[in-house]
Amino acid sequence: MAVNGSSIWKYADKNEIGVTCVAFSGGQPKEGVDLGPEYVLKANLVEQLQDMKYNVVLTGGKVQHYKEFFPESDEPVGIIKRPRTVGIVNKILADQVYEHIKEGRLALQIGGDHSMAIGTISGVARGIKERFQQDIKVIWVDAHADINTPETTETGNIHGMPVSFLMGLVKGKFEGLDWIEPCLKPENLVYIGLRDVDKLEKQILKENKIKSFSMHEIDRYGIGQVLDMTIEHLSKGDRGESPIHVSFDIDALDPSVAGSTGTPVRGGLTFREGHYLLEALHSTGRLVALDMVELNPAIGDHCEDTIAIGCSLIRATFGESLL
Ligand SMILES: NC(=[NH2+])NCCC[C@H](N)C(=O)O
Ligand SMILES: [Mn+2]
Ligand SMILES: [Mn+2]
Repeated sequence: MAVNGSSIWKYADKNEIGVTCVAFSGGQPKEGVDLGPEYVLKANLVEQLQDMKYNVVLTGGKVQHYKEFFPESDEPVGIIKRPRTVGIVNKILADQVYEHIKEGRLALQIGGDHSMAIGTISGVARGIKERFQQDIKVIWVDAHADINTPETTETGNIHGMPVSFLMGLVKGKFEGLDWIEPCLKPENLVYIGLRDVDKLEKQILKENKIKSFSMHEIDRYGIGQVLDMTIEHLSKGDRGESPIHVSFDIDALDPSVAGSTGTPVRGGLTFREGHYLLEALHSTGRLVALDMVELNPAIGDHCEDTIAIGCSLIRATFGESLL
């Protein structure tokens, strides 16, 4: 547990964040999402975190493109696009994130498309298992469930499938992605913000009894209660202390708030709902990692707004307070 007296973090040894900039777009077809991390760095995120008294360790000292690891050719398998590229990038990414957790740091990953959660959650889960003998719990904040399997996907885009790979719902070994060890139990996942879930995904959510708060529940209970219920669900049998990884897809927010993203869906979280969620999670001290993904500066006329919101959501997670 935390040795730094002033720090509230239960799972970090120090006020240090390992930041991995994942300039990767292979899990979906739109160009530009690989530019997300570069824009976030240009908006001075590192300086902002340093101002909050964090030591920042940037993976590889720069934005990661992983191009040297891309396979020479990557024909679709059935309708699944770029499985070997997505697979190898995530394998490297898992090792990079694991290294930060092993060093007692908090882990922040900036994307990049959401297929990268395969690597980030695999790496965090491995590190947390090793250091604390605990399973990782995940809060997936998203308009989408990203739990299609290679059998259920309508698009073949792997950014719509990371959860099924992490949960071991994919039958047999899938070429390029066969290194993945299931590390996420259905009872350890909570969704917040859902509003565009494919028909067969709904079936998967039901079959696996996955706790999900769609926009309907947020309307009904308010974000405050939804967060309380989320924490309660993720605290069963562990005295409210187990480690939490947040995977935040910027499209969870309403497109009028953060429009520079590849698969926007109207009716999303407000600016404050998004921030409240992360502020409240910070105050638990249980966070170990945050993914901030699907920022696509090439989409929309005001990408600087979306980038700035990505930065302020990250600061909220790491403890920026309003007073
Ligand atoms: N990470 C995302 N933005 N995912 C969108 C997924 C959309 C759709 N459900 C699909 O499987 O392709
Ligand atoms: Mn999404
Ligand atoms: Mn997503």
